[in-house]
Amino acid sequence: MAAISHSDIVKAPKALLHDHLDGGLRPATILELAEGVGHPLPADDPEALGAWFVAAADSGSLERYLETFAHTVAVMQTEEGLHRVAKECALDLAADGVVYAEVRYAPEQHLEGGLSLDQVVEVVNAGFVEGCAEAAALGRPIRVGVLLTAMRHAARSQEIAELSVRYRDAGVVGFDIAGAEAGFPPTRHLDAFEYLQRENFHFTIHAGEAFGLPSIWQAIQWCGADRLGHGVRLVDDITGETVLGRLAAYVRDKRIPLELCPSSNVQTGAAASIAEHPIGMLHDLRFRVTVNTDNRLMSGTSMSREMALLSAAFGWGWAELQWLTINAMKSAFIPYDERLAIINEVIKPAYAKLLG
Ligand SMILES: O=c1[nH]cnc2c1ncn2[C@H]1C[C@H](O)[C@@H](CO)O1
Ligand SMILES: [Zn+2]
Repeated sequence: MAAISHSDIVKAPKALLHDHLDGGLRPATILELAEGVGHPLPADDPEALGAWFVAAADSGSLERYLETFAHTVAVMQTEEGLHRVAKECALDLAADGVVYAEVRYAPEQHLEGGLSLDQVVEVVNAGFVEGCAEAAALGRPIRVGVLLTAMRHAARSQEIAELSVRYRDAGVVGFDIAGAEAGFPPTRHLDAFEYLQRENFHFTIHAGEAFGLPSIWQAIQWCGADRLGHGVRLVDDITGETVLGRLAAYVRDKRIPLELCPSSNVQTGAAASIAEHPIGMLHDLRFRVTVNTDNRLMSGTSMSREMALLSAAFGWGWAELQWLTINAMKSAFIPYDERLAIINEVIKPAYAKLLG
């Protein structure tokens, strides 16, 4: 079957579970905000700056990939910067046809301008509310839920977990840990995860991206993660593309969602290419696979672009794209009835037309 074009995919509804707020800024916005706060940048026009991010992130190492965030986090230290970035994020995702998105960021990285953790959360939420309202007025309705991330090398996860629960009825739908994986196992943050479980709250954990099975095993079996951020190295527990080890079988049997991010994985060296990305095998084995952007700026990508790349690489048509979209929506952290409403009232009717 011929690959589905990017422009057709833009028109189809999509659900996105793994997108970093500080990894999705518009280059033009970074330039304007950086000028306001006197932050020096490696390029001085939007096109060159966008290309710089992609090239610098194309490093083959998660640690070096993460260094590029210094330039986005630097312009997200004021209420003005945070509000604008969140608002534009909602607008950009909506323009790409995303109808449901969970966007994450680490509040602890946005305190250098004197804001408190609560102020950061409130201004980001306000930016999302405004962006969603504007998108709806443009005929592109989108729902955005926030995930608060704690940095795994730091020691603020309990505080961020409590912050997440405090704002659970005001836009925050889940919690996450991110940052360099090797040397920083999820169990360092066990107290935070146990607290969240006692609060009946939801969380995902970046695991199995730059480190392998022990990280995934800890995330699931020690920490109780609802989903796996990436989880791509789960393939280390699959032999000959068919035989599942105990951990891989557990993840598949329990329908634990994998937040796969193809372009990001190629950049950090977790996958050799899109065509060789384990998503093909994981799809064939019927894992609960979802497709995500991770960092739209650093990968020069969008949800539609990721899906178009997969359609071209694996010959996936509308049936597979619908499957991926419904998998994501089923795995979202908003209440079940609200997930079902988006599946039945938005996603299925649109794909029924596309499937003909
Ligand atoms: O793919 C990733 N793996 C681990 N950490 C990541 C990834 N993408 C972004 N981050 C980090 C850098 C950001 O500053 C932080 C919060 O969004 O999360
Ligand atoms: Zn990520």
